[in-house]
Amino acid sequence: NSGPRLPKGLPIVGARKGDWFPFWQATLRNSLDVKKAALDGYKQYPNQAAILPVAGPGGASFVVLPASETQFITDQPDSVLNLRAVIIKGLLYRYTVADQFIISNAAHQHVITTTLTNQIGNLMSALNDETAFCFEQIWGTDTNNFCDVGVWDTLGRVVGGVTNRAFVGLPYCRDPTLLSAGLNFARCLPLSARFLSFVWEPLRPVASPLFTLPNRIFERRFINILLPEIHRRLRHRFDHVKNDGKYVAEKNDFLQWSIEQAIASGDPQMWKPRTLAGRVLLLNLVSIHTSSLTVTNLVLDLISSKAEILDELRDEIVGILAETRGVWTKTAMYKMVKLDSVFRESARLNTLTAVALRRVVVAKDGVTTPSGVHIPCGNFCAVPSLAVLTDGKKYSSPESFDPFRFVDLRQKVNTGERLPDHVERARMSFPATSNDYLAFGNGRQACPGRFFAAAELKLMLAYVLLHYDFEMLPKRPSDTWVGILRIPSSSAKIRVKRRTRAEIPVFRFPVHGVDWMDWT
Ligand code: HEM
Repeated sequence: NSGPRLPKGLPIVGARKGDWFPFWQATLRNSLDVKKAALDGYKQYPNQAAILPVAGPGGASFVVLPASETQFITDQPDSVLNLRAVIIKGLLYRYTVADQFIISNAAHQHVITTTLTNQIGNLMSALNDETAFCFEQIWGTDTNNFCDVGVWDTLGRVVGGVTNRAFVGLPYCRDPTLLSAGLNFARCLPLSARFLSFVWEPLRPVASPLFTLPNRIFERRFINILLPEIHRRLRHRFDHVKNDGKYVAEKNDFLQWSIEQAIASGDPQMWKPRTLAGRVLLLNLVSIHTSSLTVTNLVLDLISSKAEILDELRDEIVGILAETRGVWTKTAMYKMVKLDSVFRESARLNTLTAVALRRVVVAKDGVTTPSGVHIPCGNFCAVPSLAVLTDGKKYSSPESFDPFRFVDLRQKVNTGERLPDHVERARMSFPATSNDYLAFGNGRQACPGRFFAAAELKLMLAYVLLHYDFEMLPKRPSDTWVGILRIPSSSAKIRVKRRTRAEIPVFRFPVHGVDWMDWT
């Protein structure tokens, strides 16, 4: 192991008695079957830290703390245990991203936590509109015949379009060149980083222009498409600001909020058009894969379960939208507890990584865990999320997809008082994090985009349930693991048929104030 010095005396998951090179042999075994390694480690070392070496995407020599110390990791500030350092190191951002300013200055996170999350209610109508547009284009509108659609590929494209509606608005979210540049950047960057990681470190600056060429091409393409729009918005912003400093923006999207944030910062570097465009691209990278994987897993879970479950979901959606006359609101979405539960359950069962709360120890003197293990600076630590999420003591029948598991659990919450009950139930909603539910991480560094992701994906699922019929699958296509990542079958296809006008409760383009029941 050429990385930082690992803590001494910890067991190595995957090493066996009689191994000549326990660390390397364990790395090989773990990398070939990371799921088994993660589950074995949890079983063998339930109350102590152990080293889990894994090669491949997302891999490292993790110091995996026992599940009982999840709260300890959750509580550490990013000056001690740092998530961004994991991503920067893992994806070799130093070489794979052109503008280092956006790497060192993560202002986009603040915009997500504050403005994007607050604007979800206002964005719903636009997101729904984009969802309808994308599915009509990608899944088609043939009401006579079932057709095959690739799940991962088509849902990924829909997620790209809908997400960018919130990031850059119309017409850019419908520009095929921009969307494919964003998607290809997200696909190529991890590969470039992977290849580059095999190059001896001192040679990386020389090798990187070649190894990162594909993602640099997509990066330039994406940024160049946005530049004229950013110049236009900046000009408008400076020309139309009132004497009291107020400005009424024409647009309500991530790009516009980033412009406002940049100007408020007073730092001209922040409003350089290339920097602003680079932030949008970086956000495409962190959001589109995770969201696409999540919705792909859920669609595969649902289509390989029972048709009655789809009907139950449809009934809930139609019933609640009837109360709001077809208008999607945050409250309406909040009431759809079955819709929420299927997402939480699928994300539980198909957790995207074998370990979670991945952090790099950045404190110079390292960190000492509650059980007394000292982890020197530079090491990776994590907790066993896959094992916890499928632990029979925490979730009954943990290996089965129980779509309404969290509806049932919510119903059991009864503390006798309304407010605590309400809070306790909200803790079981899809984006709520806890030590036993780490799909979005936990604590101060938890995914800032999770509320947006949850809303966007629920709109998408509701849309397809109401507008398409599905042929159920006899068996769920199996996943594969690469490095520590779980990947649903990329070739899985499902058969879908557009419902006829008469079969669709008219939610196609819900317009505020228009009674959907009158639309025929
Ligand atoms: C269902 C979809 C998503 C999943 C499962 C997901 C999951 C995660 C996880 C597990 C983390 C690490 C948290 C931790 O270790 O405590 C994370 C970080 C992050 N997520 Fe998400 N995420 C999703 C969607 C999104 C979206 C839509 C956005 C943006 C709007 C976003 C933005 C981020 C950012 C900025 C970070 C911090 C990483 C960084 O600094 O680059 N995520 N996400």
